[in-house]
Amino acid sequence: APLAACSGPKEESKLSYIKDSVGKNPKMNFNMCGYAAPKLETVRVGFVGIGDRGSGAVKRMTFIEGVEVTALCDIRRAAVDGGQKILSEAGLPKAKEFVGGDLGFKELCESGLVDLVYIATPWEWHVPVAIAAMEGDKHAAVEVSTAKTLDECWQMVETSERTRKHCVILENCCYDFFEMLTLNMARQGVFGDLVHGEGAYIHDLDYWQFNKPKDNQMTDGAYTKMWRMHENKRKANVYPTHGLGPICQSMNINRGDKMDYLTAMMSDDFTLKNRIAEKAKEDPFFEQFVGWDMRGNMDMQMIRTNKGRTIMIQHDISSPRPYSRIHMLSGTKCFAQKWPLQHIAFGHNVVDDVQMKELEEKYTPELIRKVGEMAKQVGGHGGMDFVMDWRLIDCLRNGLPVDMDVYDAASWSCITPLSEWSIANKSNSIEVPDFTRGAWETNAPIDLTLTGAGTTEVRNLIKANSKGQLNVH
Ligand SMILES: NC(=O)c1ccc[n+]([C@@H]2O[C@H](COP(=O)([O-])OP(=O)(O)OC[C@H]3O[C@@H](n4cnc5c(N)ncnc54)[C@H](O)[C@@H]3O)[C@@H](O)[C@H]2O)c1
Repeated sequence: APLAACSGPKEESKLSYIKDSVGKNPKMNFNMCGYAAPKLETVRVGFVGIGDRGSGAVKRMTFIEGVEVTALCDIRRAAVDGGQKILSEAGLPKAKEFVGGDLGFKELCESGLVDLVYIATPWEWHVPVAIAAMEGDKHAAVEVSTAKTLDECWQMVETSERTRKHCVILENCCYDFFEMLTLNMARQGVFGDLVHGEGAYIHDLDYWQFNKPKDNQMTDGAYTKMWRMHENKRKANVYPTHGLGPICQSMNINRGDKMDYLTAMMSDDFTLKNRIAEKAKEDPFFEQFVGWDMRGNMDMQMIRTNKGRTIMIQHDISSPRPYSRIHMLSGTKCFAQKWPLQHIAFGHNVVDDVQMKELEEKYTPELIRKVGEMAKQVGGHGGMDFVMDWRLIDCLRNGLPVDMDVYDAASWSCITPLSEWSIANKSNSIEVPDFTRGAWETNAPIDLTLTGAGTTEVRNLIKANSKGQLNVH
């Protein structure tokens, strides 16, 4: 009787196919962690998906030396036209166009025109395009969250190892300024042993989710074909990587430690169904979503690592509250947290502004010293998007291992199916697959805080004005 009164799922072992596939690890073909692909003097980039996010990426790439945007692909003509406009405004040549149905990307991936396929489609197309890119002998860089299922995670890993092509997860939040500072502090031992980390994606997306898409515009702040509303049906953390990525990097996950198992929980939906009903009264377009069984507002995961650390992740895109990715790191010597109020503390002592400046002077990584100011000028979430793109291109041009490899893409993304299973099974725990198949114990930590200064310049589109400040022209 007490159990019957619970409002959560009543059947155990729902979605058993997820649990069943956790232990099925294909044999490792080649370890892509730390793998340096042959240098590319010029990186020819092809974009697939040029909506809101993809168009920003095209623009950012026009500022980076050694990049040629050679191909643009989207299912919508307006998106490709918009991409061409960005190139012509930057004084760059037109790219070859691939405008067709959903599978138009195949031709791009088979062409000899590009070295890197940059993927910013809705989630369902991420892995199909990434696989086609690697099979076509090209590196893939994939927006977040990269994969939707465990099968997709393993497909990425298997294909990257076999083809020796990078499959990079474009987790821009790893390159934000405070995240980079704390990563370097973690590398230099300032935190002592890291014990616990917290991350989140808490972002009220009401404006974007209920914005009706207009197919004839490159981007209008709406999700093409309302794709994100469709993803809202899934009772899982569908967007785990913004919070998780920076914590994993600080904890050397896949490079010295590994996520061992997780448990997840989700609230009911208290807002989405009501908002849909409200919108449907204003506009019949929204009637198609009335009565849908939506994901709950808040979901969270608790993850334990093999080295005994803990991580907590939260995800809420439908509650009226301020933005937060938390980004909290708690160690035996130091504590840092970015949201709601950014601070660093040693024991009970929260550092003051002067001490904070000293920490920044000492621990700001070379990468940020080199491109941080320019990144702020170019923009993209305050600059972090540009730091990420610049670093990716610099690694490819100099034959350096990438910071966020296929094992990161798989292990950060797999939180979606794992949380889905745990939520459906009263928060029972589930193992996190070892995508590195044991190599995590010996893989070296990424060295981006050391060698991140790189050699790639930012195009002369950015010039210093008379006051020495940088201007974007
Ligand atoms: N890292 C970040 O901060 C961040 C921010 C926003 C979005 N994103 C991610 O970027 C991706 C795109 O999101 P968005 O907001 O730009 O959505 P969007 O709807 O604005 O853009 C998606 C684009 O992909 C195109 N598309 C759809 N199917 C395609 C296919 N089969 N082949 C080629 N093109 C196709 C659409 O026509 C559209 O132009 C998502 O993965 C999202 O999670 C990341």
